Amino acid sequence: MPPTHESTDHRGTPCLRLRNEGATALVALHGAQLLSWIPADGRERLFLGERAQFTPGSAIRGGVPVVFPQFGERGNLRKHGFARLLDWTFEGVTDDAAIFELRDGPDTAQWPHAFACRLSIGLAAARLAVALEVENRGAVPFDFTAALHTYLRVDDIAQVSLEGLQGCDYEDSANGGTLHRQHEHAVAFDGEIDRIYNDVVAPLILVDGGHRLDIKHDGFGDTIVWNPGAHLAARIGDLAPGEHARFACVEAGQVLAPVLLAPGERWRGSQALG
Ligand SMILES: O=P(O)(O)OC[C@H]1O[C@@H](O)[C@H](O)[C@@H](O)[C@@H]1O
Repeated sequence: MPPTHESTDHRGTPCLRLRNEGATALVALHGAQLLSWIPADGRERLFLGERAQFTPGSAIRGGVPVVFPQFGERGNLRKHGFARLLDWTFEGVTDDAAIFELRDGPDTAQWPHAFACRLSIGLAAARLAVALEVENRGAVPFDFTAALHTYLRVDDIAQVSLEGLQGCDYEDSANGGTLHRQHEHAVAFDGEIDRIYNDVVAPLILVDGGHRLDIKHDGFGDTIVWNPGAHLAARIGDLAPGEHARFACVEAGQVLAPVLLAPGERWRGSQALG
């Protein structure tokens, strides 16, 4: 079923509220950024920082920022690219999702390519599906990296573990990009963790005390796992004291092998939570 939608705002930022099968989601046009996802059981699943900035040109701390066309500082653009800094257009709903679009224009001139990004957000009673599609609308090929930078709300990061990555190799961004293999059954969050896992095939399970969340990726080759830990969090201006303990970022990304798109070609990656 298509979600119903109504315009609203959150701290002055224009948003769309989506509803379907008793679940709701709140999406800011700024970045097409999901700010809230409440399944039919009534429990919020996304983290949104108390000090999150809702100002043009800034990134919003929390929800599901869209990272495009550059992940992190792997290029000349601003960290994590411009998609999370710009207003997207709401295009309407399909049979099962709300669609948002960002196209090249004066605000994306620092990346001189003709493109269209479409973000689709599908909502059911206990499931959220987010998909990013990128189209090359120009006459020359381009490459990009991208991610759905999902901030999952947790009760206490010290009690959280992430299962499904055993045997996967990862680049440890918190330790100079060194390469490692995940030997443990689950990832624990004790201090800063900033890893890019590749070739992840199994569905992941985030265990948060008594709660479990299944995470599935399709099209994205990498999974980024991030939490700043208490020490680094104290230097992040838009995180309130102690807030690092309220989220675990499990991001669907295409980072280690950039996507090369020929003119007219499209790429799609998705993340499903539930
Ligand atoms: O503070 P930002 O720009 O939103 O980035 C947050 C984090 O995003 C993660 O995806 C990166 O792996 C981290 O290195 C980074 O610190």
